[in-house]
Parts: sequence; structure tokens; C-alpha cells
Amino acid sequence: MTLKRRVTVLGATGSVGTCTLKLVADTRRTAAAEIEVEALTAHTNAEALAALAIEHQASFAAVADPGAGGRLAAALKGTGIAHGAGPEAVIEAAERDADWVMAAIVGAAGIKPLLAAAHRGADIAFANKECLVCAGEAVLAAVAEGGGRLLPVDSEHNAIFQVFDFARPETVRRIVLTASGGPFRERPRDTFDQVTAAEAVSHPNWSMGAKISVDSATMMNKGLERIEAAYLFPVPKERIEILVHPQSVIHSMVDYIDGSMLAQLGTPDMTIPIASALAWPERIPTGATPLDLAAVGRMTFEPPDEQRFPALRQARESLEAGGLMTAVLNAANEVAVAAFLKGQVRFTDIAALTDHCLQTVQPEGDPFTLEGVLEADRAARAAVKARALSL
Ligand SMILES: NC(=O)C1=CN([C@@H]2O[C@H](COP(=O)(O)OP(=O)(O)OC[C@H]3O[C@@H](n4cnc5c(N)ncnc54)[C@H](OP(=O)(O)O)[C@@H]3O)[C@@H](O)[C@H]2O)C=CC1
Ligand SMILES: CC(=O)[C@@H](O)[C@H](O)COP(=O)(O)O
Ligand SMILES: [Mn+2]
Repeated sequence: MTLKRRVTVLGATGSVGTCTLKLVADTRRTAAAEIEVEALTAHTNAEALAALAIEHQASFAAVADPGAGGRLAAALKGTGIAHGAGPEAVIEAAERDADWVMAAIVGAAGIKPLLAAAHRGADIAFANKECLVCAGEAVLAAVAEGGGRLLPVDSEHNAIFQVFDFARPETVRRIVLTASGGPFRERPRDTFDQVTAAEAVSHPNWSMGAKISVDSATMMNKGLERIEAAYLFPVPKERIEILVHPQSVIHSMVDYIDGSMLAQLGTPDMTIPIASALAWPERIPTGATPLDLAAVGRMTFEPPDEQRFPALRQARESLEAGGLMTAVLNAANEVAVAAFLKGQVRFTDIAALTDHCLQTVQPEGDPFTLEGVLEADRAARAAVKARALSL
């Protein structure tokens, strides 16, 4: 089998983006594969983007920040690589002719490029969970219209995707999303207000970008993943459960009506779910360390604690409420996490700010349209910013 792909990576300079490009390069070197790189994007990191574009011989590179365009142009001078700057240039990257697009921008900023790629029928390797959380209906509609595949990359959802019987969804009793519990699983609750940004981004098992690392620390990540799973898999939302598994070896499970539980296991390395999405339904070799269960020794499990991690309750209630409440939750969380990372609010303020927003913002737009989502997103961001100023 020769794997043929023309790939675009949205969010190429990030943790998932660089992992994807390393896998692409390794696969080209070590397997029967014809993989070309069409376009790469970043936000402000123009020099790193240019280096990646040159290394991977991309046709086009774009930075979302218009102010970074000059640096990108300078770094690409003489290479022949076309480039652009501003949100429209990132959308142009998504519109260019790649058949496999890695959606690895962080946050709702990724919505428009994702929709552009989905609308024209590209296969979407889907990491950017915030897009499904805030615009799930629009994303699924764009994928259906375009006719491409939505290939989950988030490790839990990729695990479920690998073991879910899509031909017989009625045989699924429940989905069990595993959660590491984050860096503060055992930390005394009464010290949470002293948590520093450096402590919050130190995930016990995964090396990831700052925003998702903080989300893992508050366990909002698992809440967002429950919402993501509700869009990705044909299972009633009340049958999506969370189980704390501190070793992050079992990446999630599907529980069937006959009592069989199927799981996907692996070392905690994003190379594995990205490779699954790149080759699907085939498999390709990767450099990921093979799982050594004897070395792991023990795997443990605990129920999640919504008192200790209120983000879990907030996400569950937002999913139950439906409509645009998950868009409100996502936007509120994005602003609160950014404020925490800048040292403007305490760790415990993140949940307080999202709670405030969920109680005060009542979006009235249409959750099926991008306009409705963006309106809810704006209202939630404004509410959190106003509240954060008064803390
Ligand atoms: N990291 C992981 O292991 C996993 C991540 N995910 C999800 O994947 C997504 C990416 O995560 P991760 O790679 O960790 O994030 P990073 O912060 O490491 O990277 C984010 C990428 O998005 C770009 N970016 C940031 N803001 C914007 C913007 N406003 N417009 C356009 N591009 C932007 C960044 O560019 P620049 O470098 O210029 O800032 C960078 O390329 C997230 O949604 C996350 O939840 C899911 C599972 C695992
Ligand atoms: C790698 C990945 O998919 C992350 O979402 C990871 O699962 C975070 O770990 P926890 O949210 O379980 O701490
Ligand atoms: Mn995950």
C-alpha cells in the first residue's frame, strides 16, 4: 500500500502541528508514502512557520496575525513559497487543494478555516475540539455537505473511533472517556487558589500546548471532550461517561450491550492518534515507543469528582442545556484561561468566571448557524472580561 496524501496543517507551529509534520517527514522516509505539504499556518510565530514551510517544501504559508506578515515575508524571501497574513490568509490556506487537513489551531479561532476545509470535501484530522464544542452543528453540516471524513485526533476520541461499531450503534451501551485527572488530582483543594501557571501547565503524562494543559488541570478538558464525543459518536449524551485513569494508558473505551468492553491502549504520544488519522483505515509504522504493560505494572481507576473540579459539572450541564450554551462555556473558558496564563486571575477564578458567564449570558441566536455561534461567543467573551476586571 502506498499512502498518498496532500496535507495542510492549520496550527503548524503548535504541539499537534509539529508532531504531525514530524510524522509526515518520518513516514516519507521510512514507509511507502507519497505525502506532499500544501499549506501551513500559524498565529504570530512567523519565523518558526517559515522554517517549517521550507523544511517541508510547502506551497503556501499564512499567519493569522496581520502584524506578523512582514516577518513571514522576510523569512520566506527567495524561497518561492507563497504567503499571506491575516485571518483571510488562514482561510485561504484551508481552501487550497489538500485532501487531508489537520485542524490543530487552538480555540474557536479555528472555526472558519475548519469550515472552509470541510466545505470543499477535505478529510479533516480533527484536534481542535473547541470548534465542535461551540459550533458542532455547523461543523457536522459542512463535513456532510463537503463529503470528506471527520477523523478524530484527540486521543480519547481517536481511541473510541478505532473500537466503535458504527454499523451497529444500538449495540453500544456507553462510551467511557478516560481522564488523567491532571496535575492536581491529589493536591489539597484548599491550595488551588495558589496554583501557578507553571504548575498548571505541567501535565503528568502529556506534553501539550498551554491552553489544553490548563484545561486538563481544571478538568475542563474532559468536560469539553464529553461535548466533543456527543457530536462525534451516535450515542445519547447521557451515556457518555468519564473515568479517571491516572496512567493515561487506556485512551478510552466502548462498553457494548453484551458486556464486552473494547479499548484502545498506547503510550501517551500524540504521534499514535495522528498516524491513525493520517493512514485511516490503513495503519503505518511510527516511532512511538511501543506500550510495555509489564513496565506500566498497575493501572488504576477512580470516579470523577465534580465538587473538586467544577468544570466537569459546568460542561455536563451545558451539554444537557444544549443550544448555544456549550459555545458560551467554551468562549468563557478561553478568556478565563488566557487571563490566568497572563497572571491576571487566580486558578480558582477560572471556574468562577465560567460559572458567572453560564448564569448570566443567555444567547438567543440559532445554534445551527455560524452567525449564532459567533454572537454567543462574543457575548460570553465580553461578560468574562467585564467580570474579570472586578475581581
Ligand atoms: N497538544 C495535544 O497533545 C492535544 C491538543 N488537542 C487540541 O488541539 C488543538 C491544538 O492544541 P496544541 O497543539 O496543544 O496548541 P498549541 O498552543 O501548541 O498550538 C496552537 C497552534 O494554533 C495557532 N494559533 C493560536 N491562535 C491562533 C489564532 N488566533 N489564529 C490562528 N492560529 C492560531 C498557533 O500559532 P502560533 O505558534 O503562532 O501561536 C499554533 O500553531 C487544541 O484545540 C487542543 O485542545 C487535542 C488533543 C491533544
Ligand atoms: C492527549 C490528549 O488527548 C489530551 O486531551 C489529554 O487527554 C489530556 O489529558 P487529561 O485531560 O485526561 O488530563
Ligand atoms: Mn484528549
